[in-house]
Amino acid sequence: MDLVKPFMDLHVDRVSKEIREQCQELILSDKQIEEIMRRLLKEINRGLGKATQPEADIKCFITYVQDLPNGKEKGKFLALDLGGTNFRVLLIHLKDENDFEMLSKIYAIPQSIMLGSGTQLFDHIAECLANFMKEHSVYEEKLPLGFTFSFPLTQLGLTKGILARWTKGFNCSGVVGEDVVQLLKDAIARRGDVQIEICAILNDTTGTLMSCAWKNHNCRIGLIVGTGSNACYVEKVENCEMFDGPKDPKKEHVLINTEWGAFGDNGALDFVRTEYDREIDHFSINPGRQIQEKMISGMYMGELARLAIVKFTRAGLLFGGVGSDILFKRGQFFTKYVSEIESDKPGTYMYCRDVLDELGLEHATDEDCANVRYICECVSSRAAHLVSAGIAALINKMDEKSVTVGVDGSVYRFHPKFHDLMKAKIRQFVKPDISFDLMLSEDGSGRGAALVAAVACREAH
Ligand SMILES: Nc1ncnc2c1ncn2[C@@H]1O[C@H](COP(=O)(O)OP(=O)(O)OP(=O)(O)O)[C@@H](O)[C@H]1O
Repeated sequence: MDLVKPFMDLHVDRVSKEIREQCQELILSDKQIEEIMRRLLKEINRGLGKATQPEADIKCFITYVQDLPNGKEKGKFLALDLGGTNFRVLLIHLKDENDFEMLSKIYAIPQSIMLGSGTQLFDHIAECLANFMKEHSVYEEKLPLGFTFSFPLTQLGLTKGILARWTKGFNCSGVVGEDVVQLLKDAIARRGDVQIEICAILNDTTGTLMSCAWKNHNCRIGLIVGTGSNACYVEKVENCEMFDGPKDPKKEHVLINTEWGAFGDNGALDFVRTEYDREIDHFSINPGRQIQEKMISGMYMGELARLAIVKFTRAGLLFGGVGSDILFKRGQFFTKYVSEIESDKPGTYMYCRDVLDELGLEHATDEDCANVRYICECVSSRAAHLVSAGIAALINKMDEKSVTVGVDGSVYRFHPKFHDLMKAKIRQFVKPDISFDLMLSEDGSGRGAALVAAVACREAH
């Protein structure tokens, strides 16, 4: 209970005793967080080891990114960003140190393509890319391209990545087990109208880390709390048994894409999962998979809150026992509602009432509002604390004196307390002699992709 109290003191008295008691299972004790850190570290080490990686929850994919930007990268680059809610094409011009220009366009990926064939998906991507190049008059140029592809990839080099599995609502046939860079090249070749040099494929966590490292040379961790949950960090090559191919003795480090969203797939988080977590998983398109992500990320947070609200409504503890059609419908309590409800000044319920009105719950009392807010706080604090457990474990593992964590994703960006909750909880669990900072990434997946491509070009030439 002590963990979430600082943000609740002004309205928590209004929360009903029953709801407080029943929400207790959503609050992680410090002891549980310590245990989560221990299990997570064990899984990370298993992911790094050759013999243990196949069974490890956390795969720790080698990204082959070994050079961080020095701020002096220059030139024009294209970037593609596929990984969640939107697909974007970007044209990035890196100029002088800390100076860049960026043009981008968002394209929708219709549900039919998200669940269609791989050929349809990559033809769609190639078409958007060609249209974008035409619109921005770079149709005739052969520009280097960085492809941010934020799904679990087994990388065999900077430009070869085999899709391990789909996540976050995608399920295109014929892509798992294939080299995604080759599928993109094939789609571009089928069109035959544009020329591209694909220099790197990366995850948005890598992009976030690179983008922050461009400005802040202490950046050693990239974190995403958006549609999904993931982190990457700088590891010693000597610890990476899965590193394939020749090693350059001058390069002692490599970025690891942990894909920690899959933590818990073998049961490691069962000791803190609740009935809401199990229900979310049961009705998802990937049951049994991405267990940690389902407890944290934007794709699920609103639904977690909704399930608790529905349970308490049915039990007569909320809204006088009277719900609404929208409330009882899956997916109708958006994660942004959690941010909005928690943005009210304690003791006031303006945003909360707006949300409840949208849900058809105009009959809510102030007590209902306080209870709904409390439920949201429990769900979002648990998410922030689970992420903090992971970040503290990584910081302690790297054991450097000062570390910046680059963070991106709408949950971190827009939730009013996520940053503060994380800062406090990480401080509690990081070794006392280590200092750390959380830095909001400015467009990691765009500029980061250009930077990985730029650094790769610099090395290749
Ligand atoms: N105001 C908000 N507060 C909290 N969460 C939000 C808010 N707005 C959107 N979200 C959630 O953020 C998620 C989208 O995250 P983001 O915008 O970072 O996109 P993304 O790039 O698709 O994510 P990822 O990087 O994980 O692939 C959605 O699940 C959405 O519910």
